[in-house]
Amino acid sequence: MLRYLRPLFSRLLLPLGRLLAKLGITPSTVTLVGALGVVVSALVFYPLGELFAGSAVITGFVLLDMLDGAVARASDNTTKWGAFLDSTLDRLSDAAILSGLMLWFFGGGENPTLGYVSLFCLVAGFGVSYIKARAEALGANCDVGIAERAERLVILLVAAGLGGLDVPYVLPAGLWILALLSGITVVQRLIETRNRLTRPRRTAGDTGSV
Ligand SMILES: CCCCCCCC/C=C\CCCCCCCC(=O)OC[C@H](COP(=O)(O)O[C@@H]1[C@H](O)[C@H](OP(=O)(O)O)[C@@H](O)[C@H](O)[C@H]1O)OC(=O)CCCCCCC/C=C\CCCCCCCC
Ligand SMILES: Nc1ccn([C@@H]2O[C@H](COP(=O)(O)O)[C@@H](O)[C@H]2O)c(=O)n1
Ligand SMILES: [Mg+2]
Ligand SMILES: [Mg+2]
Repeated sequence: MLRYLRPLFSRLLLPLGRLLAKLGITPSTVTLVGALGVVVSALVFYPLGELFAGSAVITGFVLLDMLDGAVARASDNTTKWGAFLDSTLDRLSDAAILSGLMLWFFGGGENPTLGYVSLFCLVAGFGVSYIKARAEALGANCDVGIAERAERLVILLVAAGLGGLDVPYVLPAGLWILALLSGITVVQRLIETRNRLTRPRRTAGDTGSV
């Protein structure tokens, strides 16, 4: 769903991307700073129960994920290695966010049930991304799913942020919804990949390499 906002964000971020490129900042520097910022802030703020501050700081760093591509495009420096680094660090960032929450729920937050729900979200989120990566490696396009990364992050960060402000029910509801949507997305991507790999006629986006 949020993928439809992507062209708009790309256009809005292009001037900033141009400026950073002019200053000699490389796309991979933006990628690395964003990922490092997310990992450190998630593993510092969340385990301490600072859910609002954590969500606010993480949001700032996670938005750099949209800026690295803008810098790459502005400097005509779009590379396969950059795309690989970006996707790989996305996984580490997502793992850190959900691990930070788990540390809180199994520790001072004293809510092991939500700890296990967070663990499920982490595993299902990895499943969502892995299925797409493996499908693409086999030549099948798998750009589907109700909860792609942007949706998962918005649900998680808003739920944790509002939970940190003591708004009742939002955090557990957000985590359970995230678990459900992530599970549905795994199934959607499995079905899409199966259809694309078993149908004789290839469809748009498929490359056919095995
Ligand atoms: C009360 C508070 C209300 C706050 C309301 C907030 C509403 C927010 C509404 C919109 C803002 C978000 C717009 C996001 C638009 C994103 C567009 C997009 O598609 O971005 C994708 C991009 C990077 O994509 P990549 O191609 O680089 O990454 C791919 C991805 O990793 C794939 O993963 P998969 O989907 O498969 O799991 C990989 O498969 C693929 O390989 C890989 O290339 O950007 C992002 O992914 C990052 C998006 C970040 C969006 C987070 C924004 C956070 C917004 C709100 C949080 C608010 C929290 C506030 C805290 C305080 C709350 C009280
Ligand atoms: N270090 C990087 C990061 C990204 N890219 C290119 O941008 C695309 C992703 O852009 P987003 O803004 O949507 O994250 C990625 O697929 C690469 O083409 C890059 O070259 N180097
Ligand atoms: Mg990016
Ligand atoms: Mg990224």
